[in-house]
Amino acid sequence: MASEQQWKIPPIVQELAADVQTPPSQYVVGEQDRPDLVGAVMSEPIPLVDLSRLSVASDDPYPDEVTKLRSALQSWGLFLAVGHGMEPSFLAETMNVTKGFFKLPMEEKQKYSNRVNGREFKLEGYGNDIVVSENQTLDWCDRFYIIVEPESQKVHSLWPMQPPTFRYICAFNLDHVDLHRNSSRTNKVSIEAWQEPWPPATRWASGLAAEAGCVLAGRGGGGEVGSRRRRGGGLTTAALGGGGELRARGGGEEVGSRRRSGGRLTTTALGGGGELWAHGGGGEAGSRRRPGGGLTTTALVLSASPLPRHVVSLTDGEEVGSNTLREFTARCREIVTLILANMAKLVGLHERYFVDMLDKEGVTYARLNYYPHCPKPDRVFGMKAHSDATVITVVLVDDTVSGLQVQGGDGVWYDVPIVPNALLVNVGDVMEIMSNGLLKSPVHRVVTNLERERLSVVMFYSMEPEKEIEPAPELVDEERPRRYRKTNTKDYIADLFETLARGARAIDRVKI
Ligand SMILES: O=C(O)CCC(=O)C(=O)O
Ligand SMILES: [Fe+2]
Repeated sequence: MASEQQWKIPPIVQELAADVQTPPSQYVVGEQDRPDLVGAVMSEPIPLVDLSRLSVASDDPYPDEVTKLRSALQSWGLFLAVGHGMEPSFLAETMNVTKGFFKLPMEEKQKYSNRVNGREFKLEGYGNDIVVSENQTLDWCDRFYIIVEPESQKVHSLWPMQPPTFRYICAFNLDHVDLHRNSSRTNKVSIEAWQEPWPPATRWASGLAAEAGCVLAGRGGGGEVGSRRRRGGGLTTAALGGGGELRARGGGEEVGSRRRSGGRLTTTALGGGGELWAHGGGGEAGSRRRPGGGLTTTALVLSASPLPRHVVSLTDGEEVGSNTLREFTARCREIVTLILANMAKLVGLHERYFVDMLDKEGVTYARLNYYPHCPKPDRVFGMKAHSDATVITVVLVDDTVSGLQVQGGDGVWYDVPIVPNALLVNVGDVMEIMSNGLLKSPVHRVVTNLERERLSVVMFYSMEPEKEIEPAPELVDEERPRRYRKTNTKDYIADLFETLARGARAIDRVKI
């Protein structure tokens, strides 16, 4: 009967927090397990690793940085990454969009619910984590979980339409458009666009993925150019693969541009009636809007160099998701590739070992966490102690409220310090297994705050579901025998939530 199963459908914590002075018993942890709200202070703080000083070259120009990385991973299994190339304003925007989502009316958020027919849980979507047993202690946290990579796995209908900067609306995939009639190359072009709520007829073009040689030209249709209705101004950012080129003209005037390694990142402000030209040099391109920025187009003209031109009319398309989260995904992917290469080198593997394990079919999940304020923070957890079932995890943590704690080798819980604009990177269980225990997946947890809410944006990097997980043969020998049994991602995650609910660790099941 429905009432007997009531425990399976806990309330949204945000609503609970607005309502109660005492957390319901399902959230309250046993006395012996209660959190210390203030964790111990690390005697050796977690090193800040400057990613711009890490390289994959065999003779590292900054050996000290590699030493810091090694020391952080050995002591804590995590580190704080700086020099990641993401601007503070972009990180703030990512956080704001996340917050904006959780602040939407419940009715709007429920459109993305992770419940099927209001009852059964699915992994993706908005709500609570799955409740598998009546005795499970629940976390004081709401979350939104979504696949962000690869493109083929994305569930477009789950990508929020609000807040406005959170999504694209239209995607146009023009596979094998014959852009290069005079060349033997086949091109795959995709243009993404989104529609602003204002004015309704305006179409926005945001980016393109083009194989070498494609040219995208977007033209302001004579109307206003610029987002958020700022007159005479717009700003678009497109990241193009190596050799790419973006040119924009605002009412005859080029307003600004800058470059980035591994291609070009050009930022251009357009005035009314502006024109955008982007030339994909072989890589993916993406773009995002900034406050007061945007590029409006009423028509896109695709052309090879020289002609013919193809006019694409942006009148239909499918929802494809978030603008900001998409860019965050792309930027995180860049740093993850660099970090994984360095981790592989640190344990004596070929630099592509872990990168190849993730390969194209690897799935990246974003988990947006919202921890409302809690009337009794000393009795509940925002998130119970766990380690991540990933290869690697990247976290954008709230820089206004602390709460994340990591367990040291001594069993003591330490506060992970807040370092504004740094990203937290931690080893996951799969990496621990593949490295035959040389790299350890840290146990961590989140405590809540009496007065303040807290947010985090977590990127989980996972291997393709069928792929086997086992220690790299190069890291197994007589001195260091195999420490973990073979498993695969699908099986590993299958009963993860049940394991978590029991307060156990999935990795213990495969330890030899
Ligand atoms: O909120 C945080 O800082 C960390 C969250 C976390 O550990 C997770 O989502 O796995
Ligand atoms: Fe975690």
